[in-house]
Amino acid sequence: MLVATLSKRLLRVGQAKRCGLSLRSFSDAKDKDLVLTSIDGDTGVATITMNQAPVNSLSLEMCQAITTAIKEVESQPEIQSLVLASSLPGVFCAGLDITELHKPDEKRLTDFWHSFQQIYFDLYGSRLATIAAIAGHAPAAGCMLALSCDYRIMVSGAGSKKPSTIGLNETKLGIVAPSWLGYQYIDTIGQRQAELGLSLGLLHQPEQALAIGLVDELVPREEVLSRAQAEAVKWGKIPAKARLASKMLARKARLDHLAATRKEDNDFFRSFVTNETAQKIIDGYLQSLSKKKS
Ligand SMILES: CCCC/C=C\CC(=O)SCCNC(=O)CCNC(=O)[C@H](O)C(C)(C)COP(=O)(O)OP(=O)(O)OC[C@H]1O[C@@H](n2cnc3c(N)ncnc32)[C@H](O)[C@@H]1OP(=O)(O)O
Repeated sequence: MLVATLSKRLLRVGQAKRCGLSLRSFSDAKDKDLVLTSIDGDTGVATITMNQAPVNSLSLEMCQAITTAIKEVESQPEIQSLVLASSLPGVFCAGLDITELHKPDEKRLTDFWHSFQQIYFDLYGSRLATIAAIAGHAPAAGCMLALSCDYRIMVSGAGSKKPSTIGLNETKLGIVAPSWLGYQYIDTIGQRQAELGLSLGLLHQPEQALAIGLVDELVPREEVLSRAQAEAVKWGKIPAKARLASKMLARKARLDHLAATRKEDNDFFRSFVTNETAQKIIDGYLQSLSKKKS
């Protein structure tokens, strides 16, 4: 039986049967290294752990793996809550894989954006209670993953020389967040903070992210995952239908809008990214990232 590595520790066959949970692979062979899924046999909380070194950037395959993992967890009716976490120390998710945007193949670029939109549908619209365990940087599309969850727990910056940051920094790179991501930001932190954050491409340190409501709680690094899992237990006990209906009060119109304009959104993204000016910016940004290392 193929089970993601973390599941072996957390859920043995006997436990799974007692809990009425089916123990099986949550990731097909192609995906299993990018995303690990586990279920706590005692609490029924699922944890999806992004596992794409070095920075969990969202490539086409990574987006697909995340969607596959969410759908497979959702297909288990006994599971009510999900934690989204990272296996990488210091990085939750570095956003879109910028190499996907650089000199792209048209077909792959279309599929890539489609798969990124799909995460929005699957995570933002999930029937599950979703908790983000943000133990590291979460810029741009990394922030979108966190925004798509119901509750965000971030590593505290106190005492850290290089605290983690979170936010939508697209404008700093010379690109623009899609409207549906912009509205996620506005809906979460309010119009004024979102305007400031989007216009200036701000990346917030944890204490500031907490102050503007971008995250809900800060805890020491070693507690992020366990605290998120405890929170997931709490959310999982709320009557599921009422909880989902409440979530949809806030989110359904946004989800429906993207569903109705999905193709136009994809067309716009492709024409924006393949534009010569955008390509120069993306090329320069990629170089700056690798220069930073050398
Ligand atoms: C067009 C509309 C789209 C709008 C929607 C979303 C836009 C996006 O998501 S764009 C992506 C925005 N992301 C960022 O700006 C983050 C960039 N990365 C970083 O700032 C740092 O890497 C980070 C703070 C996340 C982690 O820092 P370090 O731990 O110090 O790692 P390194 O910087 O040394 O990076 C290691 C390695 O990873 C490569 N890398 C980093 N980020 C990305 C990325 N987003 N895509 C692809 N590759 C990335 C980096 O170049 C290094 O590679 P090597 O030099 O080959 O080791």
